[in-house]
Amino acid sequence: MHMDPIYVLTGAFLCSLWLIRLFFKRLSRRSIDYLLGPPPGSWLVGNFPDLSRPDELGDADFSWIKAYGSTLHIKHTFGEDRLFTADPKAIQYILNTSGYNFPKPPESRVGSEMLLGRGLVWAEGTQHARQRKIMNPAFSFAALRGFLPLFRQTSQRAVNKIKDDMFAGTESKVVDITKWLSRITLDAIGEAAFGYQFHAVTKGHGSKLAKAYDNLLPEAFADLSDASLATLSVMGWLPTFLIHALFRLPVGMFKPVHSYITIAREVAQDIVDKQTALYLDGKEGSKDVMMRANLSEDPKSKLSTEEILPQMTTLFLAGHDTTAITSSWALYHLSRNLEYQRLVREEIKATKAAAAERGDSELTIADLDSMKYLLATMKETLRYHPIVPALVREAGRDDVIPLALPVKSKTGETITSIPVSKGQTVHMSFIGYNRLPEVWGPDADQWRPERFLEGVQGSQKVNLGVISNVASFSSGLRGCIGWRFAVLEMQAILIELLESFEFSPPSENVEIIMAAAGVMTPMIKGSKERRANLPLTMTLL
Ligand code: HEM
Repeated sequence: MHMDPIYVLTGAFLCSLWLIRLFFKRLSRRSIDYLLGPPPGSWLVGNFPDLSRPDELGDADFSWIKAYGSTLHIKHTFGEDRLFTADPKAIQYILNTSGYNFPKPPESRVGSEMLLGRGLVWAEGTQHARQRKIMNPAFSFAALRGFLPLFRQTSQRAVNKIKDDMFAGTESKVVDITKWLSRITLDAIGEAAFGYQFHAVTKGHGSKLAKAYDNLLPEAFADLSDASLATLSVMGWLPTFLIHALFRLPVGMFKPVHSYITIAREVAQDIVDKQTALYLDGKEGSKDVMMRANLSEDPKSKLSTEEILPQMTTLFLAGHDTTAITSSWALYHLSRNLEYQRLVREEIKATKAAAAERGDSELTIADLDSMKYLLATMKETLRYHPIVPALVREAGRDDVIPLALPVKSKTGETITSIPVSKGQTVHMSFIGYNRLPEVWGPDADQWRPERFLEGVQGSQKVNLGVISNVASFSSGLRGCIGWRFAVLEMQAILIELLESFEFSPPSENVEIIMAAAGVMTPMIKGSKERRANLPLTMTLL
């Protein structure tokens, strides 16, 4: 293709102007250079590789916090200054107190737009508030109560399928449990949110959308190549139209994302068409809250078709591997803590026996809430494994961020708050916060669910997050809308699995690491395979 040099020159000139403007804008911000921090790897990418391509997630966070305190100064691309914080009050201020005043940076919004569409994860300000209000009823207590039998049935189906497929003539088997959990959660979100059958448990990744999801995040984001790392690192310097163009390239990490989103949109459109036809025929079908919002006559509560498709792709992705991987981590720890696993199993038996005695075939939400050993397992797993280990936000105005844990400056002064200029980027380390000894006690770096039974031992208590001060579901106006759904689903899955199988480590010596693969994913150390993998020995009970 021939392109007139005048267009190329004009394009290059405009991009240079953009970069110069951005450079000076960033230079004119209030300095945070007085804060301590790690030396950058290079001026070009700063500390970005430490966070985005670590040997194991948390390596950088834990060592920096130990060396410099819970709030520090890191470098990003072209020497950009970033504030890094794991401080409870700072995170609470950004996510809760300041409302929408710390929006997502433009490059992260474009990323969510390209992966999920213009749905809830992408929206900001009043648009976000409106979408969230329309979606909230789908996650109400009444809606969740209705999902419990579905979670149980899907998990039960998986238990039967695992027994049929893997346990013919054997009592014990090493199984990659992440694969099964991913199938269970895909079936559950498809049916719970949209009445859509993926049949992932019974037919594996047979349907085209299930196939597109299979290994999507590790394939795109695990073990980033130098080219992908460089591309991600410069995104904050590019005008949004260029970021859009980059995401459309069918190469490298964009390739799997690109083919997935095309399929996800097709399937979402198909579901909308079928449900709408059923509704217009006066049949069931459109009982789902979002479908009804699509058909509403009231403009305040109406989700247009352009708005509903992104909500579907958002819920498919946000509500699937998140719970599968967190449940995998729970089983990982239970397999290494057999005595605690026994306590959970006893609790399951006792709760089911009590429900049967009162004539109930299904456990209720109150039953699940009463299972203290299981609930402590979930909370401790969420604390120890925040699958979204950090979130990045940008100050929407000049502001002052308060600290609960003062830090020392380079000159030895005590810093109790950080003034920041509009546009300052802040990296909130959930993985760092979730392991602070000041919050969780001296044994914060151990997986020990008993801490939630005894009462957490740390000296600092700031209300943060949506469950027991754990930050893993984020917090505030944009905290995870599906957190209750997730906790109930994970409890229901663990109940069915633990009732049928005992989990223990596999006999061969495999070391599991928390790999950076879009989300914190279990992988075998040293394996060349970029895929979630958690082999556990399952023994029939
Ligand atoms: C263990 C499971 C889960 C974890 C750890 C988790 C974590 C998170 C986090 C950290 C955020 C904030 C993201 C951001 O601000 O960019 C978030 C948002 C969100 N999550 Fe979850 N999530 C989980 C399960 C679910 C489930 C099951 C659903 C749906 C059924 C869901 C739907 C969403 C949605 C729609 C948002 C965007 C909320 C908003 O911006 O208002 N999540 N989640």
